[in-house]
Amino acid sequence: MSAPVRIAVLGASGRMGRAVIQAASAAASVRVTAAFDRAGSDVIGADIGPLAGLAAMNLKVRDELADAVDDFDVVVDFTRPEASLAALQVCRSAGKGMVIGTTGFSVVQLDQLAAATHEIPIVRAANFSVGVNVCLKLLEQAARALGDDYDVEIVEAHHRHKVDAPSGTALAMGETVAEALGRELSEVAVYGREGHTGERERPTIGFATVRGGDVVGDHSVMFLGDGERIEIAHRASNRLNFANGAVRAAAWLAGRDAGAYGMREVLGLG
Ligand SMILES: NC(=O)C1=CN([C@@H]2O[C@H](COP(=O)(O)OP(=O)(O)OC[C@H]3O[C@@H](n4cnc5c(N)ncnc54)[C@H](OP(=O)(O)O)[C@@H]3O)[C@@H](O)[C@H]2O)C=CC1
Ligand SMILES: O=C(O)C1=N[C@H](C(=O)O)C[C@H](O)C1
Repeated sequence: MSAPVRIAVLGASGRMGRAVIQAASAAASVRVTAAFDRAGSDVIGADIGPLAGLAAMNLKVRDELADAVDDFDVVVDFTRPEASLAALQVCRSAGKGMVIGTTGFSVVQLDQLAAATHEIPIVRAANFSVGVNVCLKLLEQAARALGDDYDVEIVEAHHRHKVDAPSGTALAMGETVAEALGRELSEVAVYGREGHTGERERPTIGFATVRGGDVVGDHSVMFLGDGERIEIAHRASNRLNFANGAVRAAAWLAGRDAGAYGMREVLGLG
């Protein structure tokens, strides 16, 4: 068996950072060899084991990725876009791969990520759960089969701490459906409705966002026709399913050529 892939966890004290540490410590394919958080954070210097609810691991949270490039093979990033892009520069210079789960990137920021995939391998996914990625395949098939006669509406719900909307997953679902229907999401997306909206325009894809409590992540795509409604939904009940997917992606990514990859490639979904 090959040596475990050494991963650096960004945002180690965050909800996902802690889940990634838990998932990695249960996996033989990877080992957490470096962990980082925001400079000035209370957790700098803390052992990552207790931080993630585990026994001591004798590995301390640091604040400067650039000082640690010899200590890891792949970065696993669940933070905020500005932190992801700062890490991207370090990974480009050091020739390290990245697994990026952060959402909420602007179009300009997405272009920067895309440019970097000519130099380093990056797996980026708005959602690393196997279930959501299977839903994306189902959505593609459903949209192709149902065609233009059904109205598409996407509803997502998340915990009260989430800062971006609609969720990255909802946008990925919208993009998948739009592409299958030959539409450009940026031209047909409607983000919320209020007031006298007029009748629904046929090609639009509507998004609705719910925020509150501790909802881990619910997504539902509705195809609304005359006399029937098809709904493809996913409900996450813990974050380990995202973290396990990210760990799987990190193990898959090590040693790959530069390029833009997604969970479709990692899971072999074609
Ligand atoms: N792709 C997927 O499968 C999933 C993606 N996500 C996405 O992952 C991201 C993180 O989510 P979650 O873990 O819930 O968020 P949290 O707020 O719990 O964690 C974010 C972590 O990143 C750190 N951080 C934030 N900004 C910076 C910065 N500028 N520099 C360095 N560190 C920073 C935070 O530190 P501090 O607390 O000090 O701010 C914190 O440790 C979100 O974009 C979310 O949408 C979430 C779940 C699954
Ligand atoms: O912020 C979260 O929590 C989540 N974010 C991702 C998204 O924006 O789609 C994935 C998951 O739904 C949880």
